[in-house]
Amino acid sequence: MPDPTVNLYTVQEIHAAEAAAGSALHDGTLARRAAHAVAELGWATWLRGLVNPCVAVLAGPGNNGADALLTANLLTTRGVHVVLVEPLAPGKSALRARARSELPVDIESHDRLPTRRRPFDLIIDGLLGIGARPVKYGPLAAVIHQVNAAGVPVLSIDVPSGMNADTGALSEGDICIQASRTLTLIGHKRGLATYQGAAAAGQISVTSLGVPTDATGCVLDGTASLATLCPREDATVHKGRRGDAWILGGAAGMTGAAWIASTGALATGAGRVFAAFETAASAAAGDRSPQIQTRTWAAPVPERAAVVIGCGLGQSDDAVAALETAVLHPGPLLLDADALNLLARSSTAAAALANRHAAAVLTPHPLEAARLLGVSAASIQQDRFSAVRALARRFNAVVVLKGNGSIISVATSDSTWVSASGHPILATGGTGDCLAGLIGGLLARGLPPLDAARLGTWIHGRAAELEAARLGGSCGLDLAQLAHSCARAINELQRNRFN
Ligand SMILES: NC(=O)C1=CN([C@@H]2O[C@H](COP(=O)(O)OP(=O)(O)OC[C@H]3O[C@@H](n4cnc5c(N)ncnc54)[C@H](OP(=O)(O)O)[C@@H]3O)[C@@H](O)[C@H]2O)[C@@H](O)CC1
Ligand SMILES: [K+]
Repeated sequence: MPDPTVNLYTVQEIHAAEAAAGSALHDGTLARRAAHAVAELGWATWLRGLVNPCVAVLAGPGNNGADALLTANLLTTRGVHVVLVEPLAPGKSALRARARSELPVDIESHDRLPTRRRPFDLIIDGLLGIGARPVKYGPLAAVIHQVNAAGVPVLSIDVPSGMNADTGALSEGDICIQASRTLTLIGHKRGLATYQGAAAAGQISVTSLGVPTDATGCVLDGTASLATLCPREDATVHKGRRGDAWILGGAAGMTGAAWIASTGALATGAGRVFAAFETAASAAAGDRSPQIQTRTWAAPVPERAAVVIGCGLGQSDDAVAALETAVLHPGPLLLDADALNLLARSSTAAAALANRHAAAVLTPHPLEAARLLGVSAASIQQDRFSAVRALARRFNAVVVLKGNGSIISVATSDSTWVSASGHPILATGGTGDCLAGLIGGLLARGLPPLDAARLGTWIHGRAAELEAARLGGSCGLDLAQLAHSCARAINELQRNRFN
């Protein structure tokens, strides 16, 4: 059976794979295979059955442009009316020159997207591929603006033009194509799995072009790679075996965060969930679930409980003391929210984390990550892969860098995992608390820190997708419903694995 793992590649790794395969192939073979795949996808998805379909093919100066021109040729042979858009003079690519010469001499060509009475049925984007430098101004930028405003389906070849295929980030003022679909060549690219790259690529398909690729240190986490991490249990299971989750947070005025995290922990089927608040009065307040037992920060924590500290913890001296005690906890540990902000200031807590036997899990969003590394949030986002690895090493931890395409890393290796699930519906307060509790619940159930982080992150994103589908969009998320959907997502994964 083929390995279902989806590896994510850097541009350098793609070039190496191409170089290894290329010597055995005639010049231009891969570009022709690419064009066949693009033409077939475009035809099957948008053009089949249309009367006199009309397609704009954007062809840049390099080999991405060559792919586009070869695609144009194939579409014309299927009776599609093709309009070329060539904003720049051709570069040095001999392949592009040859592909251009194979097109009919009278083919319609413009340097901008022309206005038409009948809109194009499809735009094929072959302006720039993995050889792109950032685009800010000039003729390329002008065409990209036109395309993004056109309201027409866009199929990008290899990557949405202008996007950095390694980082998935644009610098301030840079632009790229916003695609409906991207057909990426040889292997999936790291930069299309996270942040702005994932947003710009639309639905992604991969075509290998027959080029063999090795496994990399970066995996796209989906059901195939995660099913094996699901906890397996028999019918004799009882709550003692399913572990305790201990949620430590909920200072006065911020009790909601601890309740939400506790609900996330409950969704994992953890045996018992405790919410420990700053005071007994805080514990008594709020919209509590009868399934959650309450404690205060002063209560002793069972040695084997999984501790989640930070949700609504606050920044008081007592919060610092609670954190400095928690990092000495011998059982599993997760730090979120205020615990991360305090960690950035407490060398005692940082030193204790570095010396922990079992790695703690840290779940920062980009701003928390920035505080921990002493840089700006923008610089974290410019290279999320490097940032998450730096954090994991600095704190001897498993780190989940949250955001579109959350990335997970671990101190002991350079590998990274990118979660394939998620939805903008999560962009609201409290969803991070739910994730912290969810991963904490999986730690309580005995999963190793890295597995709990990967599984919890994917389940949380999958639950968001389920909620968005139920609500028909990205407004109106109810966190109790999100926790229910987390439970459904775990059950679904478990069913798929064990039934
Ligand atoms: N590798 C493979 O295995 C295979 C690769 N294939 C295809 O080749 C693609 C890679 O082709 P590529 O290397 O020619 O790079 P590409 O992205 O076309 O751009 C380079 C050109 O654009 C220019 N340019 C760049 N940025 C610019 C800017 N901001 N503004 C203006 N100009 C800019 C740049 O100019 P220069 O930097 O030289 O001045 C140069 O002329 C790849 O994505 C895939 O589609 C497949 O056919 C089969 C197998
Ligand atoms: K492209």
